Amino acid sequence: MGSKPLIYAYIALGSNMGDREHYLTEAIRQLDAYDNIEVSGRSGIYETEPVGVTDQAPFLNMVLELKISLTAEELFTIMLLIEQNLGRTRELRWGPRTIDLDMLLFDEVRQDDPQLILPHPRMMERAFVLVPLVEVMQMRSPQQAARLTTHLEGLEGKEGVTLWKKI
Ligand SMILES: Nc1ncnc2c1ncn2[C@@H]1O[C@H](COP(=O)(O)OP(=O)(O)OP(=O)(O)O)[C@@H](O)[C@H]1O
Ligand SMILES: Nc1nc2c(c(=O)[nH]1)N=C(CO)CN2
Repeated sequence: MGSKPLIYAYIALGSNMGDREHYLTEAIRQLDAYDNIEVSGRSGIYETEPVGVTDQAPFLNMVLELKISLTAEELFTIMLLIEQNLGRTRELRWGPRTIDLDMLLFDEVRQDDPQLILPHPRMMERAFVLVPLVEVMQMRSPQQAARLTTHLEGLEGKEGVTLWKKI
């Protein structure tokens, strides 16, 4: 990692198969085990209705803040590796998964590379992402958190934005 600057990234975790809480905890542990990744913030865990493919089990969702000295691509490679370690398969888009790791924000980076679009292209439509993101962002970026809260209020009543509960 050497002289790379320290930056903040926000990632979303989701699980709706097997021992969901175990998969979330294990993904956090594996991220934190890297020398150049510090899990510097975490939201609560939310149980949420499945969005997209609705005929599947409820999810547990949460968001992490990471303090890192990696490029976005390096972090993404680690995220894919952890998904593999935890038995993630890609049978159906938006279908059931042991663990899903999505990169929401990487510092101020904006990019259109289809492999890694930043900010995440669907995050602004997803209450299961925005609610925990606002929670974890409150400390470091209160203004950005306030903007996201306003956006979230605009989504109220729309299909697929219902959260069940914080557990
Ligand atoms: N910011 C990002 N975070 C995670 N994956 C991304 C991002 N931008 C683009 N992708 C690409 O999206 C593709 C689909 O990812 P994945 O299989 O996790 O989809 P999904 O979880 O079923 O649906 P969604 O992309 O809507 O969350 C992957 O090939 C990945 O490279
Ligand atoms: N509630 C909820 N629904 C989803 C989720 C998720 O993490 N939570 N992930 C999806 C694909 O990324 C599709 N639908």
